[in-house]
Amino acid sequence: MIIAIDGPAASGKGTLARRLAAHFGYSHLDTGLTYRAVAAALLARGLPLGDEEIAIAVARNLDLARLDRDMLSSHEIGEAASRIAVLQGLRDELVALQRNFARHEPGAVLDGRDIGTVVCPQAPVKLYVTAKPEVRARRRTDELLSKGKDADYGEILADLKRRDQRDSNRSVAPLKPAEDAHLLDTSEMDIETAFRAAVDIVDKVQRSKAG
Ligand SMILES: Nc1ncnc2c1ncn2[C@@H]1O[C@H](COP(=O)(O)OP(=O)(O)OP(=O)(O)O)[C@@H](O)[C@H]1O
Ligand SMILES: Nc1ccn([C@@H]2O[C@H](COP(=O)(O)O)[C@@H](O)[C@H]2O)c(=O)n1
Repeated sequence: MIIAIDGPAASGKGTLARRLAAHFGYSHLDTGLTYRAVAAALLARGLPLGDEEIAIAVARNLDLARLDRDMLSSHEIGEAASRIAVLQGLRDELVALQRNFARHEPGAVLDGRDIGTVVCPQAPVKLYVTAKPEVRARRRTDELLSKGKDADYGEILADLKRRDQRDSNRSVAPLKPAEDAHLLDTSEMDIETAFRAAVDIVDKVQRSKAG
């Protein structure tokens, strides 16, 4: 069973994906980290972000088991990830890795921007998680402050909007809900309520598959 979760930046898709994976005993991949890891390697070596061949070479050396969320979480890396994510050849390379991960048994939860539309269009469960930009920016600000990091609400809101705009308007694998995705707007939901709503959706699909 594959659970595909998409949504804009800081919408809560990762939180939901981790909780669903733990609940159902599935493996989880945050595909944003694959783009971030390539971007971080390019930035660390002072390499250009627009060179597809170099980005592909870096992607070929990625080890999904070594993606470190904390090390890849900065604004700068997120912005660079969104800039390299327009490169079709790089996406092809990363999508192949992600599809391979999706074969995990008994199931896999993948979250990103194009999981339901491109990576796993056959997934029986697709969720599109969203929330108002101001709510997402407030949650991300609080998250950073709670970790003792600097966080400016205005800057974070502008960053989220800029990335959403780029991710939604690119010609390759743009951010959008799959036609058969269940929409989950969590603007007015806490984490537990969103999780329960998602579990209900997955349970319903599992029951209908069972007969
Ligand atoms: N329903 C919710 N209510 C309140 N806070 C939430 C909710 N869902 C997620 N959060 C919080 O919002 C922040 C962003 O969530 P999360 O990191 O899961 O988003 P994301 O979509 O995976 O982000 P990214 O695009 O950076 O990968 C986290 O601090 C998380 O704890
Ligand atoms: N399936 C995906 C996942 C991510 N991206 C791009 O990476 C950027 C960072 O992603 P986060 O989930 O860590 O915020 C994001 O802004 C996208 O540009 C993608 O294209 N496809």
